[in-house]
Amino acid sequence: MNTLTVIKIGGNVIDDPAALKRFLTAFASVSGMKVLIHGGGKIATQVADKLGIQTTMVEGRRITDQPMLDVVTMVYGGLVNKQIVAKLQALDINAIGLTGADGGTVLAKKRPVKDIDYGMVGDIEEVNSGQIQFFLRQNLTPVFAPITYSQTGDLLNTNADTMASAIAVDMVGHNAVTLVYCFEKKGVLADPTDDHSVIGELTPSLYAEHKAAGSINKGMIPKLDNAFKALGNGVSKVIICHADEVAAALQQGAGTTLRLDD
Ligand SMILES: Nc1ncnc2c1ncn2[C@@H]1O[C@H](COP(=O)(O)OP(=O)(O)O)[C@@H](O)[C@H]1O
Ligand SMILES: CC(=O)N[C@@H](CCC(=O)OP(=O)(O)O)C(=O)O
Repeated sequence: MNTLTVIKIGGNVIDDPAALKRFLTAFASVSGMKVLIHGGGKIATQVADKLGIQTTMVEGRRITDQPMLDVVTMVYGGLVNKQIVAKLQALDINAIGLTGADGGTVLAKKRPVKDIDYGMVGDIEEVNSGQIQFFLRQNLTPVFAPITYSQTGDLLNTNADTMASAIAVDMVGHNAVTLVYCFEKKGVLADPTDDHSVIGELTPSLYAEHKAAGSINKGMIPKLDNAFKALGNGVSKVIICHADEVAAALQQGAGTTLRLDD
């Protein structure tokens, strides 16, 4: 079976041109088939701010009304996605920039209104893994923006960590899949104020302990929920590491590797 590496890069790295350049260089050096999913939440917030559109986040998810949907579509699907594709071309990676609407790759459903109305936020229904595999077989490297589409023809805003997990899980039928979440810290930290306190191996029970103690919090909680979901659904390996260390993490181990409880 072929191996596939699905890599997600977060918005704090994308927002820093030097850090993004270092990450894309490391990404280009990863051998074998690969898929990149990018965030960009920080840039979308800055652009929305310039346009006088206020950002509201609830449990790490952006409330996305129509003006905000226009912003995130332009920022993720346009600006960020195409800048990354161009930079990868310069690194000899034949990248193809996609939203979930392109090639019908990631179908979603507008999140139902319960206590909170998230607006045009999409929960993933189906990944067209055959279409993604087709791109990979053409030696193209898919680069996904965190935008999906619905059966009614709407664009929807979908969290990039969730998109990476869903794509990784659905590619399992075609390949042995490794999923890597890259961000600006060296891994999951036992003490978020100490950059050297990287947890080498994280199990669901250890995660529960850190969450209860408050040492794993904020954006790391939905990230780990998505990461463990992937591991429980056939993804061979899940790593959370610094964007600079993606190649090292895949080769000799850096960052945090997830393992299910015995
Ligand atoms: N124990 C922890 N270790 C590392 N990061 C943590 C931890 N607890 C909370 N965090 C926070 O989680 C953030 C990563 O989640 P998120 O903001 O969603 O990142 P991204 O945009 O890169 O996906 C880090 O920037 C950090 O502030
Ligand atoms: C629904 C929802 O919250 N979508 C996210 C998509 C971007 C994202 O996930 O970016 P990071 O990985 O940089 O956080 C948002 O608009 O912020």
